[in-house]
Order: sequence, then C-alpha cells, then structure tokens
Amino acid sequence: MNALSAKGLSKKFGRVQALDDCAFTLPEGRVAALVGPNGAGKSTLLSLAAGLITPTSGWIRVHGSGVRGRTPPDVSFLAQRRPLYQDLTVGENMRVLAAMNHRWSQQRVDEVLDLLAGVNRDAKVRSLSAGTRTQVAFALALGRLPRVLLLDEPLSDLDPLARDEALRILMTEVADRGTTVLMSSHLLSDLSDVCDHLLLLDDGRIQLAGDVDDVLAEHRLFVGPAVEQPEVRGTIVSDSRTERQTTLLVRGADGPPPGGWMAAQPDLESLVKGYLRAARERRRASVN
Ligand SMILES: Nc1ncnc2c1ncn2[C@@H]1O[C@H](COP(=O)(O)OP(=O)(O)OP(=O)(O)O)[C@@H](O)[C@H]1O
Repeated sequence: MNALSAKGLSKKFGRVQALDDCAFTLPEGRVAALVGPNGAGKSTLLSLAAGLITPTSGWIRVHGSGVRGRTPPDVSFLAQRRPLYQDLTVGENMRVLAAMNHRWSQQRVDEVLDLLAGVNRDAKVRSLSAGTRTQVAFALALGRLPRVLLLDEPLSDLDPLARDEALRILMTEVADRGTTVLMSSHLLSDLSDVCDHLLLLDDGRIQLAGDVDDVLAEHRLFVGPAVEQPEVRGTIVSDSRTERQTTLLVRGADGPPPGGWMAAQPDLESLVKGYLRAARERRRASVN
C-alpha cells in the first residue's frame, strides 16, 4: 500500500507557482529524501501532505484518504519553524500535546529525549537553543506514534552527535513500527545513509521519483578530458569542468563510455548535486 500518493498536485501562492502538476507515490515503510534547491517547493509539499494548506488543484492522499486542511491523526509533521508553545516549559508542551492527541505515548517521548540530550523538562521552550528545540519537537512528533512522519529539515541545527542519534532513532522507528518517513534536507551525506527512496523537486516540479537504487541505476557519471562535449547516448543532465577534466551526469546512458572516458554509477550525493547544478544553470539562464 502507498503511504502517500499525489496526482496533478499544484499550489499557487498569489502569482507564485510553488508546486506544479506533481505526481508521485511513496510506498509504506520507506524512508524518502525530499531534495531540491532553495525555493523548489519542498516545504509546500510537506505542508500539503500534513493538511496545513490545501492544493490549488490536484490531490494528495495518505494511505488512500484525501488530506484537505486537516492533519490525519496518524501523521506527524515536524515543520521548519518547530511548532512548540514558546512560553510553556518542555513538560507543559508535552502535557498539552498529550491532551490533544488520542494517539500518544509519553514513554516514547521520554525515550527519545533521553537518547538525544536529556533535555530539562522545566525549561521554558523560549530559553532553549535552536538545536534543543528541534530535539524536543522531534521527540513530540514521535510521541504521536505516527504511521507517516513528515520532517522538514530535521537535522539542520543539530550538532553532529545529535544528528547521528536522530538518524539512529529514525531507523529504529522504521524498523520497529514500519513508519514511513518523508524528510527534506540539504545534508546529502546524511540522507545517503538512511534513505531508500527519492523525490527530487525543482521549480515546483518533480524531476525524479522512485527507489534510490533504481534511480541511481538509471544514471551514469562520465569522467574524461577537458575537451568539447563527447558523443554520449542518453540525456546529459549537467556537466562540471575543471582545467583537466569534465564530468557529465547522464540519464538513460547505455553502451560503453566514449574512447578516453570512464563511466561509473553515481552515488546519491553526486546524483543530487548534478541535478542541483542543472537547476542553478536553468535559473541563471532565466534571469539573464
Ligand atoms: N506562504 C507563502 N506565501 C507566498 N509564497 C510562498 C509561501 N510559501 C512558499 N512560497 C513560495 O513558494 C516557493 C516554494 O517555497 P518552499 O518554501 O516550498 O520551498 P523549499 O524547497 O522548501 O525551499 P528551502 O529549501 O529554501 O526551504 C518559493 O518561491 C516560496 O517563496
């Protein structure tokens, strides 16, 4: 069964087309990386999936049911601006959420907070550092016992050890409870460690969607001399050049590399960077 599915999903804010005709499916129990350049539409997509905003057209469903303006009880969303009551203590935030949610496990919240930094429950949220606030919001999101966990830049302000611990907690969550995770991040090396599914957005449109292994297998990196473009079969997504060599990311390449060139399958980080490079070039061209 698909945890998330969308078709024709579009969202306009005034004249800004934040998402444009997106279609994708995310099978249950997967950990999906949601990547793309700044302003690509990642937070918009997560907010639509969480029911915080409604589509201009098209639909998005969680476990087959439409989400329109209401967060389903089995979905948790860790938004970029960490949704916590700033003037309440950590403990008071927990009690408010426990009262508001039928699905709630205080034990799970305590477990996660103890694994992270051992946060002081009596501290006002306003007094916490940004990273500690993220840890609290992360623990509260898991306390709702979600079947679908939507995370917007969950790792960005965590120190390296807290980041490792948060990723370990996520992997345990997926293994033990079969939770589906959709996580936006610019930290590509962290994503490579945990994600088995990819959604790549640019300019509100989905460029790549699918199983990470399948998407990687569809691409080749060609590395060769810094000369003019070689003849390659497939679509050149992007190129990068130094004085000595050229690297091409090619989609749908088949056959051996051109003479004097080497071919390899990209890893997730080099694949995403290739698409980000292409997106930057398109933006530069549209501005000039
Ligand atoms: N509430 C809003 N009102 C007007 N425009 C918005 C609103 N929310 C998002 N946008 C616009 O929609 C587009 C997509 O924004 P979004 O925040 O979804 O991108 P993003 O991929 O999450 O970016 P980032 O990586 O910088 O967080 C941007 O052009 C943004 O300015």
